[in-house]
Amino acid sequence: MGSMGNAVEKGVEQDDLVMPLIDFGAFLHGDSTVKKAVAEQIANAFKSSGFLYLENHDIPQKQVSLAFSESAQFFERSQTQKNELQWTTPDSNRGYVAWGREKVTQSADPEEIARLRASNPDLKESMEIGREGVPGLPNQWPSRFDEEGKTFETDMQHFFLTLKDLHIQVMRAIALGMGMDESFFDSYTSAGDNTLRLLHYPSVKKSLWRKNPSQVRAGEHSDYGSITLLFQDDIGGLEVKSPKGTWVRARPIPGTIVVNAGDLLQRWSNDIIKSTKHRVIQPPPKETEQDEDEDAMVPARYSIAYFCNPNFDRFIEALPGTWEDSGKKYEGINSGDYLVMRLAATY
Ligand SMILES: O=C(O)CCC(=O)C(=O)O
Ligand SMILES: [Fe+2]
Repeated sequence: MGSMGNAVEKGVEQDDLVMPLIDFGAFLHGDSTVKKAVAEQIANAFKSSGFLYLENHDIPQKQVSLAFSESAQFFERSQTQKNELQWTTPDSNRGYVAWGREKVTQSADPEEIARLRASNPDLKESMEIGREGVPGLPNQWPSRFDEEGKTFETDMQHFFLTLKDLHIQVMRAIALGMGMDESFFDSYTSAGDNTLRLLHYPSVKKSLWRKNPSQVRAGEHSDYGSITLLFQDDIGGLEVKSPKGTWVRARPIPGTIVVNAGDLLQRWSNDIIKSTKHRVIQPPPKETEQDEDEDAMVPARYSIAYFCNPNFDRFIEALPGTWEDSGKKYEGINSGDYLVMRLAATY
């Protein structure tokens, strides 16, 4: 398809990994023919690389910039304050996560995870925000400290709901693109059992990587849920694993959102959709860079990930059209149980 070739050209293509740049405006506002064509582009990207870039997604740049600046302000708070807001349990999955606490990994072996955590902690801190109003699982808002914290709470709640809507729309596109009824996922996306994660990768010495070449900002992993909506700043460092086993840079493209499939969507689709491994390393070197300087620093990087999940009370079984010929590869599983199981193995 002509427009698909164009999408690939403007996205990223390397080592058999294709992350197309897709004009989501054409899905949101186009007529039914255009809509269907875009939905198919999206479904195809999910089936091949599991990664794509969305442009014209209707989220105002102002709102995104505000979220980034308030995120940066949040991480500037004292460690004491941040620790008061700390993440407690997988069931809650809300609050502040300090450096080295989480080691995202595919391993489910607690001893191995403990070893990894001790040797190569991720160089990052994060703030996890869940759905508001869940009894017994309050978000950890800095509104308890000051006015700035109150503004943070209001704006992040708003951003959460904006992204909840985009999740609904992207799932509609996937449904349509896979030949299902466009509204198929609506009863799975209505609750918004999602997590908004603000990420800060602090500025660190470049020499860290000379001393330990396997140091990472975020270790190799796949995401757990249905899809992830990821905003990155202009620093770079996100990499996606190609079918050849090489790492391909998912360079920042201004104004776009990186969208990728998670493990539960792969399972739900009987492995037709791909949940692809990715990681964050140091940004690409600038041409003018002097590498010899012992004190040279890698700049801080900020990103915002919105992890989407099917409503936690829904049962997830192979999607229609994905198993009739080959059989079901997986048992059905409750969405909320699946996520808590994965989080419990990680923290
Ligand atoms: O910071 C990024 O660009 C990616 C973060 C990520 O993959 C994650 O938190 O799951
Ligand atoms: Fe991720």
